[in-house]
Amino acid sequence: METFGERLHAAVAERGPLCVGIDPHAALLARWGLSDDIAGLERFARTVVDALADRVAVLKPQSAFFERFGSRGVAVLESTIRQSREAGAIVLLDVKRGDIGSTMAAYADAYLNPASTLRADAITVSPYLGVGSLQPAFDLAATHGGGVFVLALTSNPEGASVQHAVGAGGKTVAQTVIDEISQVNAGVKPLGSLGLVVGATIGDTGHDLSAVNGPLLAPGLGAQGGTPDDLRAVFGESLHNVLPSYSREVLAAGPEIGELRAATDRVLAGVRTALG
Ligand SMILES: O=c1ccn([C@@H]2O[C@H](COP(=O)(O)O)[C@@H](O)[C@H]2O)c(=O)[nH]1
Repeated sequence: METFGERLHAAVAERGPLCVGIDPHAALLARWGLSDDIAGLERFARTVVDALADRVAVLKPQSAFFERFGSRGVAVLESTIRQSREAGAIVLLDVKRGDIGSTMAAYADAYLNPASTLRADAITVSPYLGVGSLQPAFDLAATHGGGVFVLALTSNPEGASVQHAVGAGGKTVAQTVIDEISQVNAGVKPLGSLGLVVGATIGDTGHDLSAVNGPLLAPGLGAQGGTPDDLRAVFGESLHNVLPSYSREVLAAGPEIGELRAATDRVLAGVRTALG
């Protein structure tokens, strides 16, 4: 069985270093001329899948925008994940789960067990109950070739008040998360299956990402103000492992499939230049 790190490495080599988010904001539904209901949600998600799933390395549905519509929204999320994977995209479900270990095991089953209708290739998780509480997700991901992306330095301005706090050992909370994930990925080739989320908006914070040996998801580009030129300051020598992520910047180009593809080509060209 291929690991998630191997699959992601191959997908990026073939399709380029880009993740596009599927974030059906109410404002985007309106901009696309769609109703803010289950029919609008379904049309929006299906259009993005038809436009991009056969060409973008990673698609990242944002669970919140589907959950907003209750069980029928979750059903649309299920079909979005399935259709995206069938068309060849790696699906990273942005669901930011985190709980005590025994409950985390149930979340892991929901999103990383092949028996689940919500099964994705990878999920985002929050480490603020301790990185160790996420072990059930790490274990299930490893068993089934899945990946897990742990929030480390998020793109929102509020994140630093918690993530830059210095603990008893003199390290920041974020550096502790970074170091624990680095240990798991150590020595894995071509890339470990545990990733980190590090926002493109945060600037040079002095955190050391050099030992992560896993994918570094970089949201915050486009709508939140981050640009490809910001990536070097944030990631330094770890640029080669960065997976830039855009949602609204690309989605605002819809609903025409050709326009969505053109916007994707444009942002991909920009990040390729920045990543070198
Ligand atoms: O630190 C983080 C972690 C996750 N996100 C998510 O990424 C997208 C960003 O959307 P844009 O439209 O490109 O701003 C969204 O789903 C966030 O929840 C993040 O922005 N920052």
